[in-house]
Amino acid sequence: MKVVIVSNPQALPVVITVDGPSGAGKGTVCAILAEALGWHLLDSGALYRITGLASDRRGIALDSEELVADVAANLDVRFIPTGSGVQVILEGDDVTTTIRTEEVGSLASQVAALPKVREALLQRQRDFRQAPGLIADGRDMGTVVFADAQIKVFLTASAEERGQRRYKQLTEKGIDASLPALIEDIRVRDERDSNRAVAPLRPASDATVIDSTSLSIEEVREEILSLVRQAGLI
Ligand SMILES: Nc1ncnc2c1ncn2[C@@H]1O[C@H](COP(=O)(O)OP(=O)(O)O)[C@@H](O)[C@H]1O
Ligand SMILES: Nc1ccn([C@@H]2O[C@H](COP(=O)(O)OP(=O)(O)O)[C@@H](O)[C@H]2O)c(=O)n1
Repeated sequence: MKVVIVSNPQALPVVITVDGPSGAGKGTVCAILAEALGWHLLDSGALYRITGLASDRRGIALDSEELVADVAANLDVRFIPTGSGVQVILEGDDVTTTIRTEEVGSLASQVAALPKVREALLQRQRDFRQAPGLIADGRDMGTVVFADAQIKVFLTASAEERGQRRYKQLTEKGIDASLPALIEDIRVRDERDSNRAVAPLRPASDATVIDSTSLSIEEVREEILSLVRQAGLI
């Protein structure tokens, strides 16, 4: 008898992907959804931020693809859940606040353009797909990393609104920021992310696009939860 093994993506735990540009609200809504559903959360941007920071601290030029990919493949990082979020420890040093600066966002975007760096981080991201489900936040979650995801969202907002949100977020955390410089940094980063050769920032063909410019965080959460209900996943 001939046995045919058919791969069945449905057998894998469910994934909701949320991709989009900086400041669209991905991290915020993903954390709320993960909490509400009791699912796992992948902040893929943190991996690129940590890789950028670790490479920079070692004095590695950010276009040295092999060296940066080696850093990405061997990251000595720990994510420690706390009452108010996740603490990030890189090589014994608490970098929770440092990795959220726009400066590190720019380092992240530079190393993220290198194909071997993306390859080095691929399996690490896929390993987050555990029962009962995963909410994945990033740029290529629905197009590359979890191309078979059951629900894909592309969350966006106007550049002006995203700059304002980021400014408020950073200053509230006590991180120095200038609004015009921030808007320019975000513009440069979005352009680099959208135009790179590998895994560029773009909606998956089967993604639902949500423009959050004039939506509250609660309204965005409800729109995504209604997609989850329509798909019969909850
Ligand atoms: N719909 C929204 N309306 C107003 N502020 C928002 C909204 N969504 C997110 N924010 C705020 O904008 C800032 C950036 O959101 P964040 O989730 O970090 O974006 P991203 O992960 O897409 O870069 C945060 O301070 C967050 O509280
Ligand atoms: N899946 C991902 C996630 C982030 N990134 C890169 O990492 C940078 C930082 O991502 P992030 O999600 O932490 O950034 P914000 O949206 O929070 O500003 C992005 O500008 C991208 O260049 C990526 O290339 N692919």
